[in-house]
Amino acid sequence: MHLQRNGYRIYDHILKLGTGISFAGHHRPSEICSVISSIKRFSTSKTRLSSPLPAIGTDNSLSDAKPFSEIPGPMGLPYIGTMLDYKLRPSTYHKRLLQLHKRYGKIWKETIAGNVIVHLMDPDMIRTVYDAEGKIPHIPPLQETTQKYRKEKEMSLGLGNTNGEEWYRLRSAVQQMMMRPKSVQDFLPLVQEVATEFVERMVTTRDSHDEIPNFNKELGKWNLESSGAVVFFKRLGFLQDQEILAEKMLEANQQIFQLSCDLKFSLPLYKYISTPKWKRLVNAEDFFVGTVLKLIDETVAKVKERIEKKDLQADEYGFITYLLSRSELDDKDVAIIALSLFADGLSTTVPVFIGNLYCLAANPEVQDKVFKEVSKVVPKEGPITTAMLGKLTYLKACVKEAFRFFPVGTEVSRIPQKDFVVGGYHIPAGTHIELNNYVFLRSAHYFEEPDKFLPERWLRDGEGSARNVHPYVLLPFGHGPRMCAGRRFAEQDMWVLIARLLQRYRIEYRHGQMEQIYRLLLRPDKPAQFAFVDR
Ligand code: HEM
Repeated sequence: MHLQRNGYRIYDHILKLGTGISFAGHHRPSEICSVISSIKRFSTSKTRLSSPLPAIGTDNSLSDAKPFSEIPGPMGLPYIGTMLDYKLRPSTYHKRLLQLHKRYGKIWKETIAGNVIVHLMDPDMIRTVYDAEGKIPHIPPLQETTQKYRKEKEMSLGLGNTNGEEWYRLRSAVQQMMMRPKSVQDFLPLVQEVATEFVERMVTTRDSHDEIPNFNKELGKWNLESSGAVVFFKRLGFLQDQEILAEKMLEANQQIFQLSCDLKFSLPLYKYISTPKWKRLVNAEDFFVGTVLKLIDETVAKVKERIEKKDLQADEYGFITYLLSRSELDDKDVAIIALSLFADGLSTTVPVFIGNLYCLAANPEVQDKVFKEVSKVVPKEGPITTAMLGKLTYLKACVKEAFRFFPVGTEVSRIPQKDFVVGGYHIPAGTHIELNNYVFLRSAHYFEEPDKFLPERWLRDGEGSARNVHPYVLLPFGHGPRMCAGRRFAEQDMWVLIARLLQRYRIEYRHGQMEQIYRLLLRPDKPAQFAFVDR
């Protein structure tokens, strides 16, 4: 069944897997455009990426700038530089950033195993970098181990691990489908069906304290089932009879992250020889990627067959059909984009969602306000519509405010392609720069009452300080042409599930204060042991 076009052989490299996933019922998002019209529409329209912002903020000319070598920062040891700082305390990387911000200020640099990294800790400097990045910003790979794995398996590298024209080709092809709110809203019926089922299922999984054992895993299953419905246009059964497979995938995903984190903060031997950790990582990737590619192969084959037979309905397989309609994407690209939408939420949307639940539980008066808004807008029975989501302004402000307390990462990276000046220093082209928004998020300098959870600060007509917040302080999804490609999907997923949860339960957390630890990305430091009390 798997694809052969363009010499596509990824699956041959991967373990042969028998996933045993069944075709559950069919789901029909009412508004997905027909295959034929979508192929026409999308292949004739030129996708536009957001154009660069007007150039502002370059704070000096190159000739007046202080030399790069004068940027302050910790000295570190010969060759390994500051690597030991990370190696010894990898889970508190974010706290270290705060300390170094205090010590060195808004711009400083360090060397880790020969790589110089410049850290920017000022929103105006961050703006300068974004303004200068042009329409094809370069970044270091989002995850080096993933990039290496994909190269070895001759896979497409995917958006976050590629640069230049190759990145632009991929990004242009998915921009409309992934970033245009209307396109993402087409999948709302699928997303809300899974959310509703998940909330119902919680009634049976709760213990006598109204808590759900292993709720982290439960959320992982929800996330895979929800994105799976979008990508494969079928229910995977991860909340029903295919739970075991879902759990194996979650374990593999966790292993991949843990091992990638260990490898990132070690001497990069794995790049040259197959170390034991690298082998374990490859095994975990083989299992995860192999399982997903099999599903993708089956879905693509099915869509092609239905197109050939001319019996594909207008509202079926919207995501895959769209990708197949883009002539600039080959089958390897289609596979990697589908893999990304299916799996990326596990390490991003899920921990952020846990953070959101914690913020609601820790601030009952806010939870009450969100509940009242949801009750006014969304009926308990029947579907959630786009129009309803549009009215949940307080809920959305709440999700935004939760990013101050539970961001998914500490920084966004860029590699400028031209020399430029920031903070008065000359930055040569090709320098690895990190834009560390993390250090502002709880700063009294940028937020009134920074330690208070105040969604009101983001409401335009509220009494909070929304209009006074620097626009480059809170950018949880990054900014500019490389902004998170999954943003609209992630937001929709979270809004819908919060609404459905609050309709049914009051959320409590009885296990102390939840904070974050670092594992390449940030994640909650405690289990998501929430109590869901019937309303
Ligand atoms: C709450 C959840 C999420 C957060 C906070 C988040 C955050 C981010 C951030 C900060 C970036 C870097 C942006 C930049 O460099 O300017 C990024 C990139 C990216 N994200 Fe997400 N993300 C989330 C969920 C997702 C999901 C569900 C997907 C699945 C499609 C996804 C796919 C991507 C991709 C493909 C990139 C690379 C984009 C490119 O380089 O063109 N993200 N994300």
